[in-house]
Amino acid sequence: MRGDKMVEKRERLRLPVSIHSQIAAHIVQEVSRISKRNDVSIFFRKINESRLVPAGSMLSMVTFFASRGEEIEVIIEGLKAEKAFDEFMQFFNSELGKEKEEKDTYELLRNTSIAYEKIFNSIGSGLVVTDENGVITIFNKLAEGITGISMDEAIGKKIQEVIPGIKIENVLKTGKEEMNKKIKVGNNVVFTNITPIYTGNKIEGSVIVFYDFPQIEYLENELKRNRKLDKAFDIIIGNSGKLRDALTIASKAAETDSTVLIRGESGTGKELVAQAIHYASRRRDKPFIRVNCAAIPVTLLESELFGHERGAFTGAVTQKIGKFELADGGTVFLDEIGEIPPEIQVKLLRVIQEKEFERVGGIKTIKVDVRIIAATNKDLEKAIKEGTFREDLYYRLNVIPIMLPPLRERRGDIPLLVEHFIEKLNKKLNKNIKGITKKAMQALIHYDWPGNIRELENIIERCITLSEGEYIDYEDLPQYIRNEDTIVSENNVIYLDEHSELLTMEEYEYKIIKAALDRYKSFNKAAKVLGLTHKTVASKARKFGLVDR
Ligand SMILES: Nc1ncnc2c1ncn2[C@@H]1O[C@H](COP(=O)(O)OP(=O)(O)OP(=O)(O)O)[C@@H](O)[C@H]1O
Repeated sequence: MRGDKMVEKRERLRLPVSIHSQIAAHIVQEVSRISKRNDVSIFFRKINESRLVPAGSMLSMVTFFASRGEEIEVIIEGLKAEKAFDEFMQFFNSELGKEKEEKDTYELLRNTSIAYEKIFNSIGSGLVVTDENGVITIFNKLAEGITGISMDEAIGKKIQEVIPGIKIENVLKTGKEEMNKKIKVGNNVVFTNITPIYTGNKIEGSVIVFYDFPQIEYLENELKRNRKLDKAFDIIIGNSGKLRDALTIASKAAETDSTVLIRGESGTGKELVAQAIHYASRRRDKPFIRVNCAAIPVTLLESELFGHERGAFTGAVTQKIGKFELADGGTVFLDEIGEIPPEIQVKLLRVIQEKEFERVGGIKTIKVDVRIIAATNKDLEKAIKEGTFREDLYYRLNVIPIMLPPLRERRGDIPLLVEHFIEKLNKKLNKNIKGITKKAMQALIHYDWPGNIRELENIIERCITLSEGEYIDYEDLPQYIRNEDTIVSENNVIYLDEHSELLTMEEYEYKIIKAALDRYKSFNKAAKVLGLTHKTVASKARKFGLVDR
């Protein structure tokens, strides 16, 4: 088209309407028709800019914001530029043919926005777009899932109000993107990438992409899954790196006869791991005997472990064989080893070192071949310092230490465990629950699990028993797990239980002052309720940027 035959028509025009997205769509539609009919290209140019903007492209035109009365230049290139210009002016002068074409314009706009919505929601990450003031304009489905806030609630609000942990000011100010920042959203830890949106040299807003932390953990875990463990370890569900690392050590321990000390909070699966070690070891056909050292009265524990002779003490009317003898050739699992009294600790030390002992009240030395696996959730090092646990015994037990992570440090395993327990408990309770809703799963993932896997199992059992539908729903969960309460409390009041993360005094102060001002909207009233002076509340509010200076 270019060359000596090229015709170019240029004309300055004053806009009768502002070009916002609806008008832009209308222009794009009409310009496309004129261009096609006359085989021309049509551009708009702002008077003070050199950039030519194709008037037939929606993507270009939605960012060509120009207001009513503004002068722009229309440039038409092509052999029939004059004819095309006449047609364009006809459209232009009849107010861009607004009335006549309104229906089609809406259609075009609607189709475009539906397409955008589909694209945004099909992205596998949370997506939030803001304008240059940090006001949310787009909020996709995954962002809803990660934040627990609905799109309707989020759009139109400042991002700080919706996701307080996020800082986009720097990106909006400097135009420099910020990648892979770890932030807390509600109870959830996510990674964010924040990039500026430019039109020309101007920053018009920002795009924030979230990656859900458990999702990343889950993918990492999938990779680690390939490490092959003995099938005895199949009873232990979970692919998290920390758990897999512990199980790798456990499976190595199974190849030896060394003493193992399993540490971990209550309900983290210490007994399960002890069993797996035993059944993966050469002792698998011999007994695995568990002794809960905390559950047996001290006076009976010695005879429970080592047995007693008839008449050894009042009530010892018959001879009793102890657990060490019963487990000969197999494994003794000493649970809650931290509770064992000092006099028994000495005897235990001898069993570990010499593999021999005497029954209570007996003189005959009994030789046994047992492997000892001990477990505790107690701080044994502290007990040594306090003089309640023998240091030599500690070193004898701690030959192969295994640390089991608490559930809150392997949230990526929660979906697998839930699935496992639904299957297991459906059988036990004769029910047919098919699964769990996304919202309920999110709440389980976000909860802190002081009782670990035992607590999770109990909750699933309770839900299966009580649930009337096919799926465990959010409403079936106990009140303290539904994290809406936590989200509300995070934003408005201070929520503290023994497992909450503690903040600095200043952060608490900020929350209290903000909550009081949000509620009472007056320094005087807030001060009265908080038992402070008006002056103190005002100065703190200024310090925290809660009011203009
Ligand atoms: N990884 C796991 N996969 C499947 N079930 C598990 C897992 N870990 C623990 N459980 C289940 O959770 C419950 C508690 O586990 P276990 O008794 O082994 O914990 P523990 O650490 O020994 O607890 P405690 O210190 O209170 O004795 C059991 O019902 C066990 O089957």
